[in-house]
Amino acid sequence: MRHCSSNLADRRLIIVVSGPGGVGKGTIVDALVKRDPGLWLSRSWTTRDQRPGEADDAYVFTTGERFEEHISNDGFLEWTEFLGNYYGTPRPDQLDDPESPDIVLEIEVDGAQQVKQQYPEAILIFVTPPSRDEQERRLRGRGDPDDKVHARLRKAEKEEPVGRAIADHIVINDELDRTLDEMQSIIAVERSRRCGR
Ligand SMILES: Nc1ncnc2c1ncn2[C@@H]1O[C@H](COP(=O)(O)OP(=O)(O)OP(=O)(O)O)[C@@H](O)[C@H]1O
Repeated sequence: MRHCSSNLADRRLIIVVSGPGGVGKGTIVDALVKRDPGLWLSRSWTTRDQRPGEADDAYVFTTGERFEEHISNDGFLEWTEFLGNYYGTPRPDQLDDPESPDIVLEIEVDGAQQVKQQYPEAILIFVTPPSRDEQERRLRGRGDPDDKVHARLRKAEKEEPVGRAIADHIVINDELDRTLDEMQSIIAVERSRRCGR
């Protein structure tokens, strides 16, 4: 459910892409911003080390000190600590500038809930796999170790009902090109009924 208030007129859309691990969120958002110059992908911050071969722009890689300073300045929409490292979504700049591209955030279900609390007008797209077996194949296909595959599948069972309940749109990521077409149609509809227009 979306809410609009009069002072939100002309705001940029905040599009939150959420879903279980390995469903294809990262793949989808990277392809979406390439297809549509009117979208801007907000990079999450992390204090974990960059993995060998990982793209420089996969995250904003930063230090614990800088991350904590940003927390004190209320610079994150949501952040979490996991296995000794911080991960966070920076608060978007220039939210009221209609000339700037719409914002795409890729976040876990917990974080998506927090964003929705702060920005009820955010559009939450929950992405699900065609089946748990296919999710497992994707996790293994990208090289996740056995224990991580099982942990992500267990987490997915818990997240799925929450993600579906808070979602404005639910998209099954079966065939990537079809998924991207569906996401673009959703964004087109949301743009046409943007708050205040
Ligand atoms: N529609 C699809 N069909 C087949 N494979 C896909 C599809 N979408 C993504 N994949 C593959 O699934 C794997 C997981 O994708 P990706 O890393 O984008 O998932 P994610 O949801 O961002 O995961 P995480 O939350 O753990 O970062 C990748 O190897 C990717 O190439």
